[in-house]
Amino acid sequence: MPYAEKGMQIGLFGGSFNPAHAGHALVAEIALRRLALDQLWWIVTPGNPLKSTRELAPLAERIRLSEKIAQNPRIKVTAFEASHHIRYTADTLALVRAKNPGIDFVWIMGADSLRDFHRWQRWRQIVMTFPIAVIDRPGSTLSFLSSVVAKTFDYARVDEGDAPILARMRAPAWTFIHGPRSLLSSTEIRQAAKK
Ligand SMILES: Nc1ncnc2c1ncn2[C@@H]1O[C@H](COP(=O)(O)OP(=O)(O)OP(=O)(O)O)[C@@H](O)[C@H]1O
Ligand SMILES: O=C(O)c1ccc[n+]([C@@H]2O[C@H](COP(=O)([O-])O)[C@@H](O)[C@H]2O)c1
Repeated sequence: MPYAEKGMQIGLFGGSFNPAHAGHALVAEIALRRLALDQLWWIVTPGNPLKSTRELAPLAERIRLSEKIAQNPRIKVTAFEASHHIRYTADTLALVRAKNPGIDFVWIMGADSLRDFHRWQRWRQIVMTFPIAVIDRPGSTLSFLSSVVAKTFDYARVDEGDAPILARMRAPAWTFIHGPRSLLSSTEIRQAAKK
């Protein structure tokens, strides 16, 4: 797990990154700026529990490409989930919280992730652990509103203008961040590579 100092605001950006692309880098840059983060931990998962591992590139390769794409020194590419033998986000957040007293974290994800978020293990616990920033993604700009999580935690939605202080808020708290969007997806990149 990367080193952090007390008082910092840190974003946690988990993903398969199979492969990493400029859309991920855009999300990371938007999060750093809009959430006033000191660091962003780019967490390469050993494997999304809801996705097939059939097309999953080896972890080392996904880390290598992530490091190439994530050029900002505030972005720390890490794969501590694998070394701690965990893959459920609820476990990741519990571990991060236990190891980092005095640091404020935000979970970051693209808007498409909201659609199936209620299928993640202990999803309510995730929402109750750290604030969440949802970054706009083409195709999910409005549809996210009908997601189970957005409806369940409608009362905890925070104005986008308060994004710089989201990390310091007590969970549950989440916001939707609009901004420049990227059409890129790892699926399309993998498909193009097969042709
Ligand atoms: N173009 C994008 N715009 C906004 N968010 C994105 C974009 N691409 C990925 N994300 C977000 O980044 C995180 C990691 O995504 P992931 O590694 O699964 O990439 P992906 O392109 O969605 O991959 P795949 O097509 O294999 O599902 C997720 O929270 C996802 O919502
Ligand atoms: O904990 C879960 O049940 C869970 C289910 C689906 C996705 N996740 C996490 O969500 C993040 C984004 O995954 P992905 O595959 O969409 O890039 C990554 O950190 C995954 O570990 C977590």
